[in-house]
Amino acid sequence: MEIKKLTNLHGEITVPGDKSISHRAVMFGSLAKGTTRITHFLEGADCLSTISCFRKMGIDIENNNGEILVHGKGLRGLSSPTDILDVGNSGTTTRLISGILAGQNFVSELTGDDSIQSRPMKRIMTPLLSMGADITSIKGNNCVPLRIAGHPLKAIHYDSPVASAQVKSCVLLAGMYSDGVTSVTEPVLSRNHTEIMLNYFGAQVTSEGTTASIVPEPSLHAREITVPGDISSAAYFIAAGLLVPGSEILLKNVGINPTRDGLLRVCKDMGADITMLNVNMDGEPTADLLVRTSSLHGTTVGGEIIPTLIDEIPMIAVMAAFAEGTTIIKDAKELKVKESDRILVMAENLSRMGADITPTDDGMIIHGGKPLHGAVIDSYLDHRVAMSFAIAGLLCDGPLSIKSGDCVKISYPEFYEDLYRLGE
Ligand SMILES: O=C(O)C1=C[C@@H](OP(=O)(O)O)[C@@H](O)[C@H](O)C1
Ligand SMILES: C=C(OP(=O)(O)O)C(=O)O
Repeated sequence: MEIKKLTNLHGEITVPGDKSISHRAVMFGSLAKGTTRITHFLEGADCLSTISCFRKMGIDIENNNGEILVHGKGLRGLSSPTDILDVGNSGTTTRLISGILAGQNFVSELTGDDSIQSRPMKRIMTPLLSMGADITSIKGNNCVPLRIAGHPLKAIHYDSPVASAQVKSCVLLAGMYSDGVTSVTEPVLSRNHTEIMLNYFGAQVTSEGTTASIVPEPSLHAREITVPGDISSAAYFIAAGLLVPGSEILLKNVGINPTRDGLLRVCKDMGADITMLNVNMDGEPTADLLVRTSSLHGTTVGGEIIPTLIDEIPMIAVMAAFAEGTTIIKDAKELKVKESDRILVMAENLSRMGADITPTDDGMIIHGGKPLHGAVIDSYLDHRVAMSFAIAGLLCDGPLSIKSGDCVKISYPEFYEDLYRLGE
């Protein structure tokens, strides 16, 4: 994929629906009684994997030109899968569905692509096993493929060693099928979409600090869900608007849940000109974001903010390479276990462009402001890497091309079209 040069980005953009919220809407809609209508659903490959898994368990899910109708059958309404469940490239599908499958009365198997088959699943197997679940990694390496024989579950309190919404959600979902109140405490609060949406469907989830608890056997009822724009997808346009000279972009209806808005806080620290308009704090908070070209400087990103911007760190690394001064990213070890090792992959590719970047055990150090040149970038089939370097490619001297640039389909199928529409 060759990246075209653009200047003076102008116009409005509505980014696709939030990936985390889209997955959850399909899952919880399937477990609710009645028809859940989802608008602005993300039709990225990951969320389509979630739809395909629930269809295989007997849930009728219609897609009418992007409006999704999930004909849910209630908490105990799933049927034994007609086939192996294919989670594709999606960590969210794998870890959340495992919590649901652990409490069913049938056996299921999960498989997925090469990337998902190397991502750690022990983090969900450990709490599920302590709830009495019967879950095995078929190859014995604590990765997918997984075999889950549904089982009555015991309620637990789980002290999670990682701040991960996928782990938290897995345990809470299994908790719905357990014999008492199940709770999870995480070291730092991760995104809370599961807690918000399960309550919206009628469950009793309470949150106190970094602990979330759920009462078992909820009756979930079908709802209408409008998915906000994904701030993780908006990140590329925010960065482009800030970095490409002469730009002014209005991003409409972006999700700004405080457990996801760390990027906006980091941009502000770097000197960004971003104005929030039409802020709506009902349910999942949203706002329009007006982004204007700004001269950025380095900053330090670490501690409690990390889970609120974990997927935006590849983009932050590119922004830091174009900003004046030093940026330190730390406490972000989780980057090593995403679709690629995002610490090494960002360091390798930014170095190819001439950036001064040093990978560390839990992040990276970037001395920004050097002129960057074009290069051949390896996305390693990681959608966030591809999109981050597409923005770098607008700004560097000379041509930049991205190997397997079409992996953006995982979370943003129309990414290149939307980007080129804004530029001259
Ligand atoms: O719960 C979710 O929807 C997600 C949680 C995060 O993963 P972890 O929970 O592994 O941090 C994030 O990286 C992923 O893109 C989506
Ligand atoms: C890490 C990501 O997703 P998942 O874990 O669902 O594969 C991501 O989208 O950046």
